[in-house]
Amino acid sequence: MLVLVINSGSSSLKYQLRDVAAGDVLVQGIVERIGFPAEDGGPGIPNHEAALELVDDALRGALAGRGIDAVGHRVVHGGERFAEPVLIDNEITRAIERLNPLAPLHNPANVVGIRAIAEKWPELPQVAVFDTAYHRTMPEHAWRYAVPDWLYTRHGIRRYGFHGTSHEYVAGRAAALLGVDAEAFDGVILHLGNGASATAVHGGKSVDTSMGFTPLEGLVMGTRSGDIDPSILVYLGRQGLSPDEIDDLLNRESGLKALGGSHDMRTLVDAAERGDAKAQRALDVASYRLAKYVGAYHVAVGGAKAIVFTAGIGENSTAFRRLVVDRLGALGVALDEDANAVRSPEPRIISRADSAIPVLVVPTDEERAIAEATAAVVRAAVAG
Ligand SMILES: Nc1ncnc2c1ncn2[C@@H]1O[C@H](COP(=O)(O)OP(=O)(O)O)[C@@H](O)[C@H]1O
Ligand SMILES: CC(=O)OP(=O)(O)O
Ligand SMILES: [Mg+2]
Repeated sequence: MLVLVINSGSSSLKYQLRDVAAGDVLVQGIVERIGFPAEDGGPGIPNHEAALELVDDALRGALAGRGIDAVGHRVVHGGERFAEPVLIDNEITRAIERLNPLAPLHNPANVVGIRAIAEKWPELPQVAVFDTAYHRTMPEHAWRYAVPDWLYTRHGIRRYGFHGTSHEYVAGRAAALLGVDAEAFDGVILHLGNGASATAVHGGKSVDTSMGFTPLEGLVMGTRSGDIDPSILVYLGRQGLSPDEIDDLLNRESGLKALGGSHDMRTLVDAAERGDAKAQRALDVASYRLAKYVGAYHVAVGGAKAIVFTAGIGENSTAFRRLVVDRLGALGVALDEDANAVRSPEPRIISRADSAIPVLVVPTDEERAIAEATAAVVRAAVAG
C-alpha cells in the first residue's frame, strides 16, 4: 500500500510517500513559507492548495504510473474523543476543527491540509493519526488539574498530552533494544524537537506526560516557555496585554529563543562553546528543568528501566544529552562519553555498563508510524 503522509504546519507542509509493506520512503519533502512572499520577493506559495500542487509534481515521477492508496495526516489535538486513528469524513473534519482553539499552532493547519486533499483527490481515503491518542491511558490522577470541575465538564480543561505517536513508537523500539516485551516496558521518553515533551511509560502505556491541555506546558522548548506560574498570565492581563499577545509571548517568543537568543540547539551549543553566557544560561535552564521531569517520572513509573532520548535534539545533540545526564547522578545514572559521541541512525545505549538505569538514543519516525496506522485503518475499513 502506498501512503502519503502529511504533517501540515501553519506555514509548512512536510510529506512522505511510503510503501508500507516494503517500509520504504519513495519521496519526501517540505514546502515552506506557505502564505509568505518568496525570499526573492516573488509571489511565493499563497496557500496549502498551492503547496499540494508542488507535492503532486514531486510525487508524479516517483509514482511512475502507480496510484496513492491513502493519505495519513498527523493531527495534533484529538481531544477526549479520539483514542485511535480514524478514517476521515466531513463529520470527523469538523470535530477536529472544533479542537482548533486548543492547539492554535497546529490543528488549524491540519484541517486545511485535510480539506485541500479532499478537494484535490476526493476518492482517496484519508486517516487522522492523533498526537493525543497514546496518552488516553493516563490515569485520572495524572490528567486532572486541581481546579473546579466545571472547567473540565464545560471546557474540557484537563491534561491531554502530545507527541504520542512518537512516544509510543520510541517506547516500542527501546523495549526491543533492551530485549523486553513492549507491554512490560517501564521508562521515561524524552522527545526533544522544537516542541518537547517527556512521557512516563509504565507497562508500555503512557501514565503521565509533560504537555497538558495544550502543547505549551512542561519543558523549555524552542520558542515555548513550558511550565510557569499561572499567575504571571493574570498579572500580564491586568497590565493590559491581550489574550493574543500573551499567547504569542509564551508560544512564540519564549523558551530557548528568549533565554539564549536562538530557538535552535545547534546555534546555542556553538555559542556556549565560544563563551556566550546567555546561550549557556539557556542550556542550563533547559537541562535542569528536563532533569527534574526525569526524576519525577522515575517515580511515576515505579522505577524506570530506561531513559530514552529522541527527536532532533535528543538524537543529535551530544552536548545537551551530557548536560541532562550529568544532572541525574542522584539516580545512579552515568554517561559513557564515547558512546554518547557516536553519530548513528540506529537505536543505541549511551550509558556506562554500571549505570543504574540505561540511557538510550532511539531515533523516532513519526511518518513511518503514521503510514502504518493509516494502512491498518484503511485495510480494516475495506474488510469491514
Ligand atoms: N546535529 C544536530 N545537533 C544538535 N541539535 C540538532 C542537530 N540537528 C537538529 N538539531 C536540533 O533539533 C531541533 C529540531 O528538532 P526536530 O525534531 O527536527 O523539530 P520539529 O519539532 O520541528 O520536528 C532544533 O533545536 C535543532 O537545532
Ligand atoms: C505537539 C507539538 O508540540 O508538536 P511539534 O513538536 O511538532 O511542534
Ligand atoms: Mg517534531
